[in-house]
Amino acid sequence: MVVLSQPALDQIRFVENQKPTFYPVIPAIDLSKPESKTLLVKACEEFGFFKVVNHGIPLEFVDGLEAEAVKFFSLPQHEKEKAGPANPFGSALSDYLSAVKKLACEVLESLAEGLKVEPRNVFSKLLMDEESDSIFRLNHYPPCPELQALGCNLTGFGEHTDPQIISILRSNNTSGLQISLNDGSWVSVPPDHNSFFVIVGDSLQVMTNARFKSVRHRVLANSFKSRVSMIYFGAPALREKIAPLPVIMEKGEESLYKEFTCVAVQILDMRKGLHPQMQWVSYVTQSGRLIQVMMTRIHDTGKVYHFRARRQIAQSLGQVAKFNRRYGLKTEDEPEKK
Ligand SMILES: O=C(O)CCC(=O)C(=O)O
Ligand SMILES: [Fe+2]
Repeated sequence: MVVLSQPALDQIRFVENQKPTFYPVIPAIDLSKPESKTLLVKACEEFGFFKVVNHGIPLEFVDGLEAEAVKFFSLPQHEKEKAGPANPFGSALSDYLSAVKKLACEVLESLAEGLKVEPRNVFSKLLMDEESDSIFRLNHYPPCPELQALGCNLTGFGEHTDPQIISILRSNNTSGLQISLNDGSWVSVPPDHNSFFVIVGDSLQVMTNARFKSVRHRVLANSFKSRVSMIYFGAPALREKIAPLPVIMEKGEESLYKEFTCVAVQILDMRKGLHPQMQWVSYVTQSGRLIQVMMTRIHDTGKVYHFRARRQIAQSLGQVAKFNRRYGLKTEDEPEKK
């Protein structure tokens, strides 16, 4: 299986200045309610995105790590570099990580029940695998007021889907996250201190034979405030073969995807989107190693229109084509790349 290099739509850095649309009904699912299983399935089918309340994660865990992260990002660059591969966040990180992993597994188990597939750990066992390639990432988007005068919003993190199974996202009280609806429009997701946002990843879309949608999302750095987000990406082991699950497919339903293994797709993901100022993207591997990637500055604003044109083509092809490109499948109607 060939994993193709970045499609052009992942390199967009500017987007037209648009009034932010706040989507009124991002599904908010109360995990303590018995009907949550059905609602989770519905949200994964309709949006691939929702937030969970009554998730059982103590807010001290969240606030503790967020405070550490904000402190870390405010250090001068040479100080950050000194942090090296060790985990600079100590128990704040390990407490948070075990809590969000548990939450991800609970959501996945409820989804399996909602789909009426057995065993109920059919998805969550992939995250529980000792060799699971799950990662944790801290994103920092410094404010950049001077560039807003140009009449463009700046992309903090270019549009993409998450390649893993499920992502559990938190951010400080700064807006910026947007999701794409089925009609291609972008809507802003207001931050919410009491909830966790859940994103369906590509692998879950594949395992459910596209019954669940992995949602396209991006972050606009259009704020005067700094944004810090913390995301746990629940992933299978790299050796794991991902394909539509026969137990999910109806009788006679055709598999839409070829089997693939998760060959370091998260490294491709790291390249999606640049911030005009230095942006630290950090993530912690399962073994607790902190990986830091310094993203570079925008150097060529002349590319803006070029990228816009490409985006329009890419959007008109929609997600099926994107999946085909990502997983090396052939798309019949894809126009020649300009
Ligand atoms: O920073 C955010 O809120 C989202 C970032 C994101 O989508 C990602 O890291 O995959
Ligand atoms: Fe993402």
